[in-house]
Amino acid sequence: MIKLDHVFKNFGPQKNAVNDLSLEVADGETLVLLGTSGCGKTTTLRMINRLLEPDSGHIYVNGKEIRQLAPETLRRTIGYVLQNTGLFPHYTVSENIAIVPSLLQWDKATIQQRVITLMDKLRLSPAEYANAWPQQLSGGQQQRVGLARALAADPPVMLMDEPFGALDPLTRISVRREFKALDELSNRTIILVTHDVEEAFELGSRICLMNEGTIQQLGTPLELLRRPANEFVAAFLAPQRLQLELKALKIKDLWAWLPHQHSPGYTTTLSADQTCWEAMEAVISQPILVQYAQEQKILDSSGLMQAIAAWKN
Ligand SMILES: Nc1ncnc2c1ncn2[C@@H]1O[C@H](COP(=O)(O)OP(=O)(O)OP(=O)(O)O)[C@@H](O)[C@H]1O
Repeated sequence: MIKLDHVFKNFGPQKNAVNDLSLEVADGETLVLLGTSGCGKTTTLRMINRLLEPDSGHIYVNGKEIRQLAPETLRRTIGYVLQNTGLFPHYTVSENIAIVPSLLQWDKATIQQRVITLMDKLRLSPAEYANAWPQQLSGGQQQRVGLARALAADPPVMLMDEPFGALDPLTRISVRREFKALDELSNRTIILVTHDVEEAFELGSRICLMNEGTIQQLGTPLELLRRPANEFVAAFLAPQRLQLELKALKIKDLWAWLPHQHSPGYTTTLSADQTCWEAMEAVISQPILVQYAQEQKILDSSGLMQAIAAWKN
């Protein structure tokens, strides 16, 4: 779906901002570009949208070399979300969300329906907020409007540059959870930029860890933790290693080590695709039943801890 082939970008005589970058993002995948400030994440994203042109190399979206497409044609297939939302202050919330469908000349009733659907899905009551101005909304709400605007014309590709970066830590966690659960995002191809390691581990199907314009490692969260490609990767993840492991590890990865206990009266509240972190949060209040393949097991905190310890060995 998205492919970068030996891409270089240089802003001056010094080192390259993006230095021989090659990667592929599969349909429906969320790839996170992670790395320290100035490592070339935003430059990479902007080149995919043709806000910047590479010095050399090729970029393909949906099998087409993007230089062969007019920027406007390309951008119709790409939703772009920015840290500071970029909402137009003199447009109401519904007008902001409707911008791209209006440019595409959808009929008015379809646009209105799409705006209402998205506001509902993003927990923004249309009755309360459709005619509000962006500055009357909280940071988290503005971020949701920015997301709704990017999703409005149903683009197959989403580029997201630090989408939660302007939010306070608590709002950030809750908006991130909503983001993860949002069906509107589940089948889209997403490239998300962040410098927040936890965020990368929560949201990425795969993570591309960059430093000084080059890829240090590209792999699943667990691959980066279990088989770091070099010292840089190991050192980058070291401070939060345990927490990251719990966020990368799914209940199904631990299945073989979870004790067999079963008793009637429990209802399934977690899926085996959820993370150990989510399981730990859930079992604090009571044991829970989890189904995986044809089997059911009851998870409690001690069984979970033992399984994690066994997996680590
Ligand atoms: N328009 C520009 N002109 C000159 N240099 C630039 C420009 N844009 C980016 N750079 C430089 O290119 C390098 C990569 O910048 P980029 O914004 O892609 O990094 P980043 O990883 O997104 O960083 P951050 O997380 O701080 O946003 C940096 O050294 C930056 O100073």
